[in-house]
Amino acid sequence: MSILKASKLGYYYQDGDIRRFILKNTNISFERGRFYTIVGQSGSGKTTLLSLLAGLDTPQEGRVFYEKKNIEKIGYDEYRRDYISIIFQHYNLIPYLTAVENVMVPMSITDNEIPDNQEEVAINLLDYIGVSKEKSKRLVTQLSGGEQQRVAIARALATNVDIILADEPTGNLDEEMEQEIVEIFKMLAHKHNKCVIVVTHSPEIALQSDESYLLRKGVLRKNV
Ligand SMILES: Nc1ncnc2c1ncn2[C@@H]1O[C@H](COP(=O)(O)OP(=O)(O)OP(=O)(O)O)[C@@H](O)[C@H]1O
Repeated sequence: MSILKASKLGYYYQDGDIRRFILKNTNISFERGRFYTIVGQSGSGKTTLLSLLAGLDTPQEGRVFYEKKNIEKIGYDEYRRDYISIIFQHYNLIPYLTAVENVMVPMSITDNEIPDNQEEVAINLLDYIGVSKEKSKRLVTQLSGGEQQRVAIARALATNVDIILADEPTGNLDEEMEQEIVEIFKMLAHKHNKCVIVVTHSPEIALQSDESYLLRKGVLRKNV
């Protein structure tokens, strides 16, 4: 059964009397336990689609459903806080906090059930994703790009959500680091039953996903 579904999504901006569509009549559905990629040239609408799936923006046409519930009805703030996690190209970590503290931030604001020993949970999550105990106590600015992205992934897991959305998560990393991050996404989907949706320029990453979609001038189709 699909966990996330976009139905007839349309997104445009007004240019005088003309509607310039960035996304046209977009239908797509996602399941738990699968790793998806959305590829397309620069300006094709990938980030726009991800923003709509993440409830960061509202479509002018169509709807996004989380398990058949319209996310507008859930409430965008609640949806973003308790139902999904987002990973960005530039990590978006809080620079004056340590890795552990960064992972604990969403735990402190979610309504989802989190164990009392939050620090221990955060340290274990980081360790699982490949940030050692010693490094987890450092300010995130004292970690490498690959390590910072691992912290962002651990943070995305901190609220126990089923959906992980990522926008060019390896855009800042070298090839080796990119592959390590891709392996984590595969593991989250296949071992932990997460629904992982990644926007990327990379055909190599697309090839490794379970399902890939191509956006061209706002039109989405299966990438074969
Ligand atoms: N409010 C707006 N007004 C005008 N143009 C917009 C607006 N919002 C987005 N766009 C344009 O819509 C297009 C799609 O943007 P989007 O960021 O979704 O593309 P993308 O595929 O993610 O690109 P990239 O890979 O470069 O990040 C771009 O050409 C962008 O400049």
